[in-house]
Amino acid sequence: MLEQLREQVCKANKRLVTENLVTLTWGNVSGISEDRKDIVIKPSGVPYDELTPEQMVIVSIDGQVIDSPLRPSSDTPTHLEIYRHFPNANGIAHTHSRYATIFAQARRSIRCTGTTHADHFRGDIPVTRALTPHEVESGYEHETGRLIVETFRENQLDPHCLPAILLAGHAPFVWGPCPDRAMDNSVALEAIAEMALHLELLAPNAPGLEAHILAKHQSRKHGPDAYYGQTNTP
Ligand SMILES: O=C(CO)[C@@H](O)[C@H](O)COP(=O)(O)O
Repeated sequence: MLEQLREQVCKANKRLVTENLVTLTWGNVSGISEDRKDIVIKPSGVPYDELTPEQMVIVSIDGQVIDSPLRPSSDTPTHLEIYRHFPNANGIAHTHSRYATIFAQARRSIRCTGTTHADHFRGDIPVTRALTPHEVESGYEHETGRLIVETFRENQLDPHCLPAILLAGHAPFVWGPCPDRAMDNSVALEAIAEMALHLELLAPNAPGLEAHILAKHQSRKHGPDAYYGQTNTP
């Protein structure tokens, strides 16, 4: 079973390049086993074109590396914290995609002003506060994950309907029901971030998407389960 997850995670990491969401090795994707006891994540620093499923690193949910000669991504503690607290997250993608990273480093949330945004994310994409000096000292990656969970809890946000967050001064973390859908959501996030930045120039006072339209779009299925079996009857 973990071999199949290794294949999925390796394939999703390679999508970071084909979807143009990374520079160098500035990104990593992981997936979690069905029993949520282990995750599979990209090895740290390995170029994407060299990645093989066998190189994907297995890490237990309590952070122990299981049987791998390679170091797991430096962001592993952040991935683990999200898996521990967001039960709907079965795949996580961390990128430094240009436009989403611009918003993260500007400490700006991405307002929900359009239907394609709503199709993937119910509401504005939140941005965290910066980590405190104490948090950085006590464990940067661990505290980053805790900060993500804290931001959702304090703002009463639902990680199931809003599978993305911008880390202040850093970049986005995005998740989904599997690694490939986490990548779909990362692609969507980058597209809406690019549109949002241009909208700021064209219409800085553009209204947010109306709540009744937002709800309609959030209720629609999309992704493979939308195209096979169920029909979106008008
Ligand atoms: O966010 C960062 C660095 O700021 C990391 O995501 C690196 O860009 C990739 O680290 P590895 O996954 O190779 O350890």
